[in-house]
Amino acid sequence: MTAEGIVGEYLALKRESEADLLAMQMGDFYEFFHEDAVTVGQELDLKVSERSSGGKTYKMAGVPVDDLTPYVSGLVERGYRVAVADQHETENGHERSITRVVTPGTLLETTTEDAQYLAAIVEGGSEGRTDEDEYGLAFVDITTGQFHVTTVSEADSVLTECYRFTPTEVLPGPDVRGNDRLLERLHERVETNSTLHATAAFEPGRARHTVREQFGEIEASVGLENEAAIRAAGASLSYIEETGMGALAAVTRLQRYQADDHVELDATTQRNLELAETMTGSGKSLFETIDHTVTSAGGRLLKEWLTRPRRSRGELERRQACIAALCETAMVREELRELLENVSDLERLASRSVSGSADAHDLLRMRDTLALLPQVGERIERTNRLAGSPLSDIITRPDRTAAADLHAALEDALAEDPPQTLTQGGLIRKGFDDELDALIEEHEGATEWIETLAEREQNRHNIGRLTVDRNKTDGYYIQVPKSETANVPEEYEGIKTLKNSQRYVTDDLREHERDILRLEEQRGELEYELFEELRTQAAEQASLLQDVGRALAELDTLMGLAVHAVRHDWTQPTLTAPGPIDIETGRHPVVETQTEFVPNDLSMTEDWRFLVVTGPNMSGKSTYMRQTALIVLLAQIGSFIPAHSATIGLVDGIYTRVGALDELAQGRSTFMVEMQELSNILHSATEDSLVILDEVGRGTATYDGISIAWAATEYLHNQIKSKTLFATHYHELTDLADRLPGVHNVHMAAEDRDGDVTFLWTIDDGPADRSYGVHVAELASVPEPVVDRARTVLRRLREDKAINVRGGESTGDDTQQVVFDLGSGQFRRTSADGGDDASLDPDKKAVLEALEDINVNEESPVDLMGKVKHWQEQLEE
Ligand SMILES: Nc1ncnc2c1ncn2[C@@H]1O[C@H](COP(=O)(O)OP(=O)(O)OP(=O)(O)O)[C@@H](O)[C@H]1O
Repeated sequence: MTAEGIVGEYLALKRESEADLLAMQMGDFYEFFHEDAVTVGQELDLKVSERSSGGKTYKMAGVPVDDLTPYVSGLVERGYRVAVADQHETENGHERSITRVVTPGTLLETTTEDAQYLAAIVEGGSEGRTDEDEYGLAFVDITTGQFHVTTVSEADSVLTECYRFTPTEVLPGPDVRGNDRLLERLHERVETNSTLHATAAFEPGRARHTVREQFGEIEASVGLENEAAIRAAGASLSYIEETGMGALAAVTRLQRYQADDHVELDATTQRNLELAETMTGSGKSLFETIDHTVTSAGGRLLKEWLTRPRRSRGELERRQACIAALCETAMVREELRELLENVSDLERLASRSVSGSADAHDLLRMRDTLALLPQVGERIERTNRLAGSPLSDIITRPDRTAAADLHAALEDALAEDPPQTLTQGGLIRKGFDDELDALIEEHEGATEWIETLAEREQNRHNIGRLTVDRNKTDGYYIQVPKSETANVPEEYEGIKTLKNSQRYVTDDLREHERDILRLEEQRGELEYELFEELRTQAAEQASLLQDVGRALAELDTLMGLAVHAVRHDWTQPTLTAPGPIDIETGRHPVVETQTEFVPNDLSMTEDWRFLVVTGPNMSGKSTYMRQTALIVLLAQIGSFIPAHSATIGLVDGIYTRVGALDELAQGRSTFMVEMQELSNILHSATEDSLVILDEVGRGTATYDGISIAWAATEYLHNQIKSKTLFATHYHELTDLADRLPGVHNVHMAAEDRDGDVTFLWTIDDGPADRSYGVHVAELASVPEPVVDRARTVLRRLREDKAINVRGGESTGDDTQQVVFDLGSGQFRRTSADGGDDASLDPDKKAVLEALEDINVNEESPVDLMGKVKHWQEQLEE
């Protein structure tokens, strides 16, 4: 075929594949042409050459056939969908066709240890029902076989769940494709690729059929009855079938979950709390700080726990009991950790077996890991403290007999040191298969004849430096240095003359070579066949392998948490039904590892449910609030916590509103983002939630900011009743503590000695008395004249404000504070003890108070009229 013809074929296949890039096999190479060659060259530093043919030039880049996998993985991990066209021999030569399309969500040969989820998002439940939002979500990781399906009722929850799973590829259902707002927000939050999978795959009947094919009767086996969920599940499975290279069978079970199994952590909160990564990219995330796992599956599970904290007390107490037992058994724990260091990723090995990509080394790793299971079990079982804990359930959960059988099968069959390739033999142990043994014996006999040939010939013909060797072009040959060719016998047939030597073959050598080649081929084929049987046997046990992998991962994660607890003196919190949160000397889990940390207490009850946190800049307000959120979160993954002791009333959600650093970079108004986040919290939080607000309202004009902060506080306190920590520089807000029973002021203490401020990092009751912003400017080495001038301006401003509010005359009463009153939209005076303006007529005050206390919804119209009449009389008096 001409070069032009080849490029034409390439372009046609590329169109057919609908992929971003195409690798087309041409003999021993896979080639990329035109722009694809340029892209691959740039992304993977591959050499791009320019060829010309028929007056046209074209670019091409190629990789050897055996090296394709890492290149495809590299491209797919950069977000490309890569099609592969293989070459097949036919009667008239060869032809090429697309054999697979590798996509970010279905890449098996991933190079990272992280989970790799493909998500399908479907909107709407029953057909034609558009009145109400409902979304079906499916998340599937073919590298581990994990498959989670749920339904949620709001777009925000779609984002929350997507943020938990951070899918690398998303299949928006036909009804979601037009929802630009949702998709836009999704892409803002998660670095993912959207793929338009066939609309038909999302149809209810078709999707139901796909799910049934995979798992049997849906309702009975997986309890999946919601149509949106079935459509998402079916579509994702069909996509994997199309692109996942046979890995579909690794999806052995479907885990249906309810969004309320987990603590609600909206996307912003997951980021703000820096669970798996930090907001700025520097410093340490919570995961990095507490991760002491020794296996990749253990690390993955810890990440999963952190992003999906639980609400079930039973499950959390079970994990706590395991950690407690592991904390007390240091010796065995270290032994176990040493054992686990040799554990391979069984979930991944199961997927590779299922898809047929596992090689002999993969099966050896599988064998060695399975061998560790009884050892791990034995150590747990012989240690009373561990055997009496729920750890014994974890280790008995997988079918240990089946695991031992699979181990024995692998042990019997696999050779100890197999080659990297699967076609050259050397994979299977002697004694496993009679036919193979006979072949091996014959093969060994033939090779031995050749191996000893040189010695025999040297002696026979007295040629001291005669050697026998083999290469690709000449096959086996005898080589004699030119200085000794005089002794070469007649039966030697010369085949090549080199500079200093001569090569020969003999009839005998040819015959043995033929034998060896035949035997090698037969042996290679038979061994490959036997290996495939073994791999199929492993693939059939995918769900067992996943169970064992999961059990070892859980053990690893729990041990990691125990290690951290012991090293950092963490304690087991008492978990209760939603209610008070009491933390004695709590610390920030990340900051405490980086600096000398001053611990702080926290107590929140129904009557003490809203804390307004004030204090100078840099005094530790944010740290205090975040540490509270993180302690509650850690408690809800079942971990011990950085505190002397604590009682945690379990929460249903943790919501935070703190700085919006990265949105700024995306060019959106910070204030708009701030308000969207606030709005989400006010819509989603409940009485059982924990809400952290850091400086809400700061992004706009002061009075607007104060008004919003004030109104949000009232709403959270009165309507939602969540436990809330609110840090603010608006000292006006501290006045709310006097008006709302659940609101209390606390502040970060600082000592001011003649203008020299020292932060104490301790939390005290009551509001802070002043802001130390100018001091922080001084700390940051702002030039002295600016700092001095700022002090003067600040003093003047304070005075001016006081004068304005006082209507130009000083009352000379220092016990009065000036606060902003949202009711009137004006500043007003209060006495420092928090009472309202003392000058207000007591009768009027009584009317105002009665008016404030009244709940219009609970009073009958007649009673209301009576009360209004009574107030009028009171005011007239
Ligand atoms: N309890 C503590 N013990 C020791 N160091 C602390 C403590 N709390 C905070 N810090 C340190 O103080 C620094 C400032 O804390 P943080 O950011 O929480 O202050 P802030 O009051 O929220 O500041 P701003 O009002 O400017 O946002 C942190 O970098 C942290 O290292």
